[in-house]
Amino acid sequence: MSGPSASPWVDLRQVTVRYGRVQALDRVTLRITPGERVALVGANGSGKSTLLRVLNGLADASGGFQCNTGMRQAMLFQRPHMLRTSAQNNVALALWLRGTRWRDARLQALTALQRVGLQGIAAQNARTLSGGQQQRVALARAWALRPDVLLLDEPTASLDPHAKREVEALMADFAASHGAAGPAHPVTMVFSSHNLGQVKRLASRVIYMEHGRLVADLPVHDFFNGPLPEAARLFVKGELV
Ligand SMILES: Nc1ncnc2c1ncn2[C@@H]1O[C@H](COP(=O)(O)OP(=O)(O)OP(=O)(O)O)[C@@H](O)[C@H]1O
Repeated sequence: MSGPSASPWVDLRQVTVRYGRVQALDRVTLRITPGERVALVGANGSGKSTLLRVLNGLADASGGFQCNTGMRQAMLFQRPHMLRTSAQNNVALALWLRGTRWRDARLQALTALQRVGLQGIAAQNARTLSGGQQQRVALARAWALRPDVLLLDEPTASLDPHAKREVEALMADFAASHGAAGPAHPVTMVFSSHNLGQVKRLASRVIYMEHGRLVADLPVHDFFNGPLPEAARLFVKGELV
């Protein structure tokens, strides 16, 4: 794990995002260092997805934004987008788009599918797979790209308990691996979740958001055991019942 002095992957200063009259992010200041596993929690509409989109460069934001552009990123969504072709081709296409020759891309895709335990269904049309399997294909697709940073927006929210556990185990495995930069550079993971058990199991740091603001930002142990701002305390109590 990197110490606090490590140079950040990303450094946001007073970042604001507006959608018309809605202020989805409100002057967010945040620094994430390589190897951190950051969970974003908060009620619906608190700004978690918007923050992930800012981190992934997908949202128009004002304010200061510095990012180590040498670090590769991949993003997963609650419902992965699968093309109407085999699971193997879905993974291979991502590699091909990054410049890998098609033949090599197909081979690397198979290795990535093995990693998520889906080599047996590599030839199956990805759209016919279960939600849990599709999310595993999406993880394989991300894995194949060897990202240094993995961003996940409620990746297990629409899955049954069994599929949830499988995807969560793969997320833990992913977080314990390293990116293209080598073993000294563990993967940085930022994910949003309404599942506080999952947050406890996977995160090293927890950020509680409300109305587009970061209300609490603490190491995971302190978040669940120490005093919290009242809004965050009530949220945790409510989510745990
Ligand atoms: N494309 C958009 N156009 C207009 N408003 C948006 C858009 N995306 C998000 N918002 C608004 O911005 C605010 C933050 O939304 P965001 O999706 O980031 O919250 P969230 O914490 O991820 O919610 P959830 O837990 O429901 O996924 C909400 O008020 C939402 O309605």
